[in-house]
Amino acid sequence: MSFQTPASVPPKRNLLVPHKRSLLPVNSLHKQTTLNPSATPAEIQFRRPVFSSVGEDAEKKRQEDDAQEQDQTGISQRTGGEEVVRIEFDSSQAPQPFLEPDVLERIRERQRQREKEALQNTASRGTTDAPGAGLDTEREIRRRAVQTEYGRMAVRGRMAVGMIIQLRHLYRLQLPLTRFPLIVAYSTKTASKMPPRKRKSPDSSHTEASSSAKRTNTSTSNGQLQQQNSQENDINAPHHGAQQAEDFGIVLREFYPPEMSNARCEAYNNGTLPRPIEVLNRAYEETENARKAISPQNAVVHWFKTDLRLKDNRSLKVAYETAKQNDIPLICLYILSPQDLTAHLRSPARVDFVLRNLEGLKKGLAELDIPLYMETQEVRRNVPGRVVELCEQWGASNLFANIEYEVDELRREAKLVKLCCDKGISFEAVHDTCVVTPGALESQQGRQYAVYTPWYRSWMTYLHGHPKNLDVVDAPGQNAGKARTHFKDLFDSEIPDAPENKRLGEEEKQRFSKLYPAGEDEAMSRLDSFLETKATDYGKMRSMVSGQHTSILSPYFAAGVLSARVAVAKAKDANGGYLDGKNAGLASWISEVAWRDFYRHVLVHWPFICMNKCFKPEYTNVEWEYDTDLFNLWTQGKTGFPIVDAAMRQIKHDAWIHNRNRMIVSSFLSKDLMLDWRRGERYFMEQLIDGDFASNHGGWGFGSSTGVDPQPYFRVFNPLLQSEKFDPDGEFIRQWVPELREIKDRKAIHDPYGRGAGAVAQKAGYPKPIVNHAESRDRALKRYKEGIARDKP
Ligand SMILES: Cc1cc2nc3c(=O)[nH]c(=O)nc-3n(C[C@H](O)[C@H](O)[C@H](O)COP(=O)(O)OP(=O)(O)OC[C@H]3O[C@@H](n4cnc5c(N)ncnc54)[C@H](O)[C@@H]3O)c2cc1C
Repeated sequence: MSFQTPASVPPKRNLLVPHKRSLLPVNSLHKQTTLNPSATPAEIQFRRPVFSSVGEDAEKKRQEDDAQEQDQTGISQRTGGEEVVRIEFDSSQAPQPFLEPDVLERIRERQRQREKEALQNTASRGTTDAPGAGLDTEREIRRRAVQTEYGRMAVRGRMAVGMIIQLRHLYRLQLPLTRFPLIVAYSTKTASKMPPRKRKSPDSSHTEASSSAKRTNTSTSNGQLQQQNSQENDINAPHHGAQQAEDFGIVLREFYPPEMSNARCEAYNNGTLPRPIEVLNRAYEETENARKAISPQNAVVHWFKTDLRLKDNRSLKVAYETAKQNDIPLICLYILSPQDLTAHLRSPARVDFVLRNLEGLKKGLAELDIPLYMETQEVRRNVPGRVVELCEQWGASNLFANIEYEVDELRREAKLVKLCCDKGISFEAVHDTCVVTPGALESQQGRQYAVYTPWYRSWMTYLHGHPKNLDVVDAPGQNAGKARTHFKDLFDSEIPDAPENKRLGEEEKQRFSKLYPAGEDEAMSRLDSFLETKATDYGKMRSMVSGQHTSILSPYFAAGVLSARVAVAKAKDANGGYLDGKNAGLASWISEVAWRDFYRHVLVHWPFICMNKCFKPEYTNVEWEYDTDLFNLWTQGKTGFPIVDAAMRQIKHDAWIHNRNRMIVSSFLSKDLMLDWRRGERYFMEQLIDGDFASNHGGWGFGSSTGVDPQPYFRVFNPLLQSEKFDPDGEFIRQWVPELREIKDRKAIHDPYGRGAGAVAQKAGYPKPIVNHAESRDRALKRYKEGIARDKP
């Protein structure tokens, strides 16, 4: 493995040029102690990935991939024939994605092309702000056309011509000519009576579940529907279901606009609206020269967000090296914004976990003479301004942070780049959280993958080709400069209090501290112990819900206490240097950690999923139920489906549940109860200690069949079969549903009322099933089918 040494080393201040290939002044950094001193220092590339539009081809590709039905937990295993890649560490490595120049150039070229096309589209439509701007796909044009009389005539004309062509074909096949006039008459009649697309009224046959939903579902007249349709072509108008989404607590209007139309999602896909990552890239491009001209002053700042660790923290490492090079102190910063916590649905358990980790972080940094300054900023809009203010106060002209890929965060960072630049501060956002940086992988057609299996193959190939991506950077060393003298007060900074709406009770605090002790050392020892004792059986056991067969490292990944790189690198080591193949359990675990990357890649490319839409926007047209009583039964674990109830009770108690159970309960909410799955998505975020937008949304997309991976809507989880398969003895159910503990029969426990244990269950106060699974399934299939068809021309 060899790495190019830069042909020419740029001047020292060229340390951080983010969006063009640029170089760290490697010479000055080589003196670091390296874990592998023999490793050749690599060329450092700062690059921000550029994304290409996907459009309709992706849909086609997705449908093709749908053929390979894939269980989210069951990726196909490839074995043998893999090159063994040795991990090399070099602490002088820049914390950046490592992309081949030709890949980079290809991506850039597509970006230029895309921008050109977007510009042309805009010019031909007048202004992007005009209603309907961006609706240039054939489908949208056809949809609009049928709204006018001329359009309808044209469509009917086309249908008639199509029919004649088909009939000519039939004629050639020697179908009896007598049928010809009949068919023409039928088709003409049908075409002339073609009704406007209609939203079906609630299914009256399913009275049990939909009674109160009927009260909330608005009935719509044809006129209203036409208005809805034209509204939905307007990228600035809300979706027709926006009010319901707001009333049901899905869209938090305190912070966000009403749910957007599906056309607006399409505008992100076709480049009419820029993706937030593109906005950030542009901010970097526009400020490049100005930032380059900035030289370090009195201090360097690293801003901690969801990267609460010292080891393998790329932004922290560059910040430290910059400070050290210039012999000035490094200051660390953490800002808690209660508004952000509410807007981003952070659970009290996760807030508490973050605060506990800050304690350890503060201590660890202080041992290195690095202060960690922490404060609370109530209003989230003020955070960027406050960061700039603090940098000015400290005389810091270099600010670093790892990139968070959620929409609000990318937009905030884009704003901050400019804000900083205006004040003579260079702000550098670093790719860190993924093993492979979003945007680095693309299909042969140059598109972002929407299906896990081909994406995973590409992820694996990429890592084989770029083993340095698994290089782990070490923790910072002793602080340079005189931090203890110049910034003495900052060492006394207190851990912020949890805001009132995120505060835990004393018993809960103790419970979570026991279940998930804070700190990098804890994360590392959990990882080591899992790799030593459980990982080799992971492939076979990972879906079993009783006992512990998974790592339970998700809280540590979510808060950034453990880096995914470290986890994968260590698992690879444990697997004798293999990333895939060899031990099926270890390879399978690596592939699960890859899911985390996958969902982040998806988020960056389809940012509207972070705005209360789903990957397949047409699925927001499905007629959901908005029944609060049903929703509450689900959250309380009182649905009468033992496996569902056990899982929902565990989530309340542990703020964590097993992946299999997450799939079961999400499918149950969206398909058996037909409740709008986004409310479940929110509930999970507000409960889970590992609540992480990309993974949670991805999981819910899978459970409700509205997401990226092919889990077709007609594959409905049967809670009873799932229960029997993954909790065969009912141990998990007995643990969490005390009412059923007396049922010793391993069959009856899964369905007490249906298998002869009803009397015991009833006596103990366990409810009967609130829905009939077979009926619910039929209703779901019908609703999904109708909803998806609604948008079709
Ligand atoms: C409806 C639903 C909601 C989910 N919400 C979240 C969430 O908010 N936060 C979260 O981290 N995970 C979420 N997941 C994914 C998965 O359930 C958890 O990551 C996993 O259960 C965590 O347990 P573990 O650490 O023991 O995982 P292990 O099985 O030990 O896996 C190791 C790590 O790989 C990653 N991982 C494993 N499976 C997945 C997956 N399917 N998707 C993404 N990453 C995965 C996680 O980081 C996990 O810690 C969700 C899944 C579903 C179906």
